[in-house]
Amino acid sequence: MSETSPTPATGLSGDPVPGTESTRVVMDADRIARACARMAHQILEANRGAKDLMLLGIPTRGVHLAHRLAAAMADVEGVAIPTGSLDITMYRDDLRRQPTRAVGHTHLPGPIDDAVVVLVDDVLYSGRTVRAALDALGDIGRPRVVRLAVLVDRGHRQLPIRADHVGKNLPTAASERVRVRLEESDGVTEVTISRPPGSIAADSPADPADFSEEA
Ligand SMILES: O=P(O)(O)OC[C@H]1O[C@H](OP(=O)(O)OP(=O)(O)O)[C@H](O)[C@@H]1O
Ligand SMILES: O=c1cc[nH]c(=O)[nH]1
Repeated sequence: MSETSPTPATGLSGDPVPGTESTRVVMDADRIARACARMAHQILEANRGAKDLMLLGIPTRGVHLAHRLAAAMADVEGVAIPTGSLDITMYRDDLRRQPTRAVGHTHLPGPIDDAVVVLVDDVLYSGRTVRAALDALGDIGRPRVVRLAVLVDRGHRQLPIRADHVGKNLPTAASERVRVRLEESDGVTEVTISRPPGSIAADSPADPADFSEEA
């Protein structure tokens, strides 16, 4: 597919209808599969194999992505990589503002002490979810190393957090919204970017160094 497939609400002229959200697909299922395969190789290379690796996905879509990465890594290494989930709900820093969140599920496939834990999430934005994940992990044990793999890094960090493995660096405006949908939870696999009515496209990223192009 082309990099971007514009799918805005359009009038008869083909121009976006004023006052409507414009959405385009930035990754389709094939691109997402290729990004996962590439990240799986990178994780194995960085770790010099599968030894001590554990993948922990952040619910919801991070868990599905962790299983996709594990499957791709099993294809390469011929071994099952322990894969689980890490709920971060009670560690969020906006709990007081939004106290009514459903608590997710933590499943550890083994002891995390001395493991090389790879946290997996779908989108990296402010970094607050990952900060919460690190706090959650710290209450469980002491991994030897913690790394971060995300499908999309859209920039605009509010904390000093960087991903080790990125499927796609996607420059965005702060007003835009990136949505990852996966077959496992959404019935379709794609990444879209939506621009609210009246806003302009990608404004200046918070940290231009975040946007070295991956693929
Ligand atoms: O870097 P951050 O600013 O923390 O944003 C990234 C997080 O935002 C989304 O989760 P969200 O809390 O929107 O819930 P969801 O997983 O239900 O979509 C996404 O799944 C990431 O976990
Ligand atoms: O655009 C965004 C920002 C945070 N989390 C998302 O999933 N998308």
